[in-house]
Amino acid sequence: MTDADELAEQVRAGDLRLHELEDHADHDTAAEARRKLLESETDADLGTVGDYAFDAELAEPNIENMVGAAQIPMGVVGPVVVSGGSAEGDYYLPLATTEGALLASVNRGCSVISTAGGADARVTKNGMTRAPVFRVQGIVEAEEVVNWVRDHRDELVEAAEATTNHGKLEDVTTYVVGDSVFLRFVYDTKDAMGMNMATIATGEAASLVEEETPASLVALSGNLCTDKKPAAINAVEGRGRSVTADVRIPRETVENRLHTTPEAIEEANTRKNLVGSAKAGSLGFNAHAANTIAAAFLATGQDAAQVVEGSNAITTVEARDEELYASVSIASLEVGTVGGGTKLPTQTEALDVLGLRGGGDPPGSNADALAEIIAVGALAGELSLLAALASRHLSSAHEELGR
Ligand SMILES: CC(C)(COP(=O)([O-])OP(=O)([O-])OC[C@H]1O[C@@H](n2cnc3c(N)ncnc32)[C@H](O)[C@@H]1OP(=O)([O-])[O-])[C@@H](O)C(=O)NCCC(=O)NCCSC(=O)C[C@@](C)(O)CC(=O)[O-]
Ligand SMILES: NC(=O)C1=CN([C@@H]2O[C@H](COP(=O)(O)OP(=O)(O)OC[C@H]3O[C@@H](n4cnc5c(N)ncnc54)[C@H](OP(=O)(O)O)[C@@H]3O)[C@@H](O)[C@H]2O)C=CC1
Repeated sequence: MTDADELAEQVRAGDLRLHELEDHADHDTAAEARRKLLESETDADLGTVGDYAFDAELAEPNIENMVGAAQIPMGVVGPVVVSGGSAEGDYYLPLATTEGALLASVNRGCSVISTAGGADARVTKNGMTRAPVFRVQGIVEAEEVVNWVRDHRDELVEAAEATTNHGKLEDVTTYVVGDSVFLRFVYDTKDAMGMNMATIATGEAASLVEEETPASLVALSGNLCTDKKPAAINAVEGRGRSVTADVRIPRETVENRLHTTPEAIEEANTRKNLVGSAKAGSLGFNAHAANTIAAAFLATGQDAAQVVEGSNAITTVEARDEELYASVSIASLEVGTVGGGTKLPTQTEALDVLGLRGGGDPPGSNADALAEIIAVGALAGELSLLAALASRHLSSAHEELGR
């Protein structure tokens, strides 16, 4: 009997809990024991799930009850020419997905952008948010809390920043609803996506608010942050990086490479991304920015649930005299090059392809560059899909490549 068999048996007998196995064996053996247990209790064969290429211990901060790895195909698009505030040069962008035709499409857009001389990109706003909710007796106490927060900004900064060497508290906005007070803390988290950092820092600041005011903390996240849910506040105010990429493409390139005209792409964008999205009550006035964002997130170790916020993007297109102008503005792109999943082996290698592993010099510049390159990738995807729709190639492309 192997160690893994014995551990699985002890779980079966009720002597050990499934999440305690790392206390009794190395991480790979613990994962193997869980697979054996699952295989014996279901009809599943987990041979492929168990065939992963990194030391399970490396994943300890990222997962509990590990059984193996979900392996998603990774491809690459580009090189695409980016002229950004932090990103500058020709970039290959790694993308992980299971949607056939997606990389072909983004790759086509990248190739068109590069033929046109490249895309410009800029991060226009940066701030990770956490918004605790406090209970008060009523509006009189609520006003007292709001006034205290306004008058004691320096003390809140001191409390919050005591927990981090990198994070900076930039702003606190107050919101009152009856006997609930929300404080929306905004941080510059430099190269970290920053959700742990902002949460830990806000915990300290919230304790100070409780000590000094009648407010009583109900929840450290009061949903006005807003993390991992569709919310207008992120689309309007931004969360993480607000980033825009744009490009001007000569008419000839549109006709030769995208098989349509600037006018047809503009009309598809207006009727679909603007009018259609408005009628649908959508927060995303784009075609499929989430496609490129999700695939880049999976490849580079971002938090996949935050693709929800990433989809808050507006695509604009204008047919000009002899060219097409196109832009994508992503209001809330939550990315980092340190922390979270970015430390895992395949994700680190993907960041190496971009030259963006770890902290930047100055701090924050690597995460800014990643945001700019992803925005250019999203712009490429928008151009290619809008062109495919305008030239009626969408279904044939997916018949050929996606199934
Ligand atoms: C499929 C294409 C690109 C063909 O487009 P094409 O112009 O016929 O292709 P081509 O063979 O002439 O090649 C042009 C370029 O495309 C790229 N390309 C072409 N093929 C490949 C390939 N196999 N692998 C990698 N790259 C490829 C490549 O860059 C190539 O240039 P080259 O490098 O040869 O000089 C085009 O028809 C297309 O982009 N269609 C749109 C497909 C698409 O965007 N799908 C996205 C998913 S749709 C979805 O999920 C969201 C949706 C639709 O529901 C959202 C909504 O509601 O709108
Ligand atoms: N806690 C929560 O509520 C939530 C957590 N998450 C998870 O949070 C994780 C991401 O949190 P995040 O805060 O980004 O990551 P980490 O918790 O890993 O924090 C980032 C770490 O990197 C250090 N660091 C080193 N160099 C830099 C640099 N150049 N810029 C910034 N930080 C640097 C920071 O040090 P120092 O602290 O000294 O500055 C800090 O220790 C993900 O796994 C995500 O899934 C997601 C949503 C909610």
